[in-house]
Amino acid sequence: MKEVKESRDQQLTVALRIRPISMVELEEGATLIAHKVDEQVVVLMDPMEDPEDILRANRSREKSYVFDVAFDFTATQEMVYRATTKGLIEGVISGYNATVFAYGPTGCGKTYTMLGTDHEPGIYARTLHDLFRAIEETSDDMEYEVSMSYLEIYNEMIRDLLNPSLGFLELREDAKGVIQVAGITEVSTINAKEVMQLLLKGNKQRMQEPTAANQTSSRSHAVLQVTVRQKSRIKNIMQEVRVGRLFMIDLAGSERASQTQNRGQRMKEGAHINRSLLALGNCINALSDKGAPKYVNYRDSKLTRLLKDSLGGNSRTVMIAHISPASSAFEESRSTLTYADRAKSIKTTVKRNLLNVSYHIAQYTSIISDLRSEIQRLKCKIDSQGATRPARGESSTRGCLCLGPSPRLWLPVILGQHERLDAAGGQRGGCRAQLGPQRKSRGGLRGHV
Ligand SMILES: Nc1ncnc2c1ncn2[C@@H]1O[C@H](COP(=O)(O)OP(=O)(O)OP(=O)(O)O)[C@@H](O)[C@H]1O
Repeated sequence: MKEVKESRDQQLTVALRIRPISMVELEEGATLIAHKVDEQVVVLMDPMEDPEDILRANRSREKSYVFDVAFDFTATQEMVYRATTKGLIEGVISGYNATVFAYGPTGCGKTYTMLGTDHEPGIYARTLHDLFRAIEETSDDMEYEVSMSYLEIYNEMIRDLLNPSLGFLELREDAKGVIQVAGITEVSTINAKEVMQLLLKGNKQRMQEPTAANQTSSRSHAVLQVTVRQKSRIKNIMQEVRVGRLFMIDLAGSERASQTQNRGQRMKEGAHINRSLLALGNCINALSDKGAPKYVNYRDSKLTRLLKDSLGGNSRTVMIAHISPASSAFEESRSTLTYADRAKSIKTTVKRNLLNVSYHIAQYTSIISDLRSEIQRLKCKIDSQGATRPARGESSTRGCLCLGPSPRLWLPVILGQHERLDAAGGQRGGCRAQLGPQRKSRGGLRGHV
């Protein structure tokens, strides 16, 4: 197996979403201080600044930030998905890695963006739906295998959300430097609905507790990984396999203990969540530093080790930062906007993951068996399209060649107006095909697969 490399630098895409102001914030007398000015610009006003203060009269009370795309309370889930994630799908099914992660303080809409609700599904459901549709659309030429895993990092420990009884799992780095979770459950899936069911089941296992800032606060970082393997249906002794990995991550909220009034276990969780997020912030700082290349300490937390490729390696990465528009959230909003702004200058190096698999002679039997299944699949497709199959011994302008043992497999061939193909035999152990004289004289038959 050989890995083929072709790489390209790519800037992190950073989106900013301002959620609607909540009833609680309004009841507490908060005012709106975060506004989307245009498709890319967001303005944050400092609620503490006094417009009457003559010493600061000429200073602006507001700071503006430019992102790749900005959303406010008017944005629908579909708009957010289209502008941030939809464009990654084509790459993932053809061997590129991609990451989408939701970042921001607690209660600002990360889970809403990623998971959404039954009526307003989020990025997970929309991405999976389009991913399987893209696979379906190209499945005449390409063969796919899709698998998924779903984990959470809770108190700096990794739990398998598809099989929590496995206990805590460890991170390992393979020979190529790719971070793997040892022993994680990888489920092969065939459609978006199945993945969503597994995801919802896994989500029920996720650590979630009410805090003062959010009734259903996610206390852990949740990571959904979907792996797509693509290979051509045309068999060859050298087979190219493209492996694309898509990470979709709902981070736990960054929070101040005072705001969430956390004590005991919640306080400890907060410390661990903040340790991971602090490490993430440090990595973002180091990676976005335009000066001399800095050492990037991914090893400081499980989250940053897992996100190593997504942040500074081989991945097309989108960060969706979230803030509240309320004046009471000013400090959190300002620090989120600062990190998101820095993250814009992070560059990743994107390359297609190609594996060249050369087959050993002993594997030919399995290739032949694959080919037979493929012929069977095509036959079913032709049948379902209403194509008429010739009876045995009949001639046809569109003939079928019978191959192999029962159940008989039919390989459609393109024949000229007067060309004849008689499919003879069909007995166990192989059946013989007899070609009409004109066909033979042309030196062979063209299989149309
Ligand atoms: N864009 C939005 N439109 C409507 N409601 C929203 C939006 N964003 C967030 N909300 C609502 O705000 C509340 C908090 O959102 P959510 O749970 O997604 O926050 P979070 O950032 O994931 O918080 P935590 O980090 O604590 O898990 C939820 O009730 C959610 O439905």
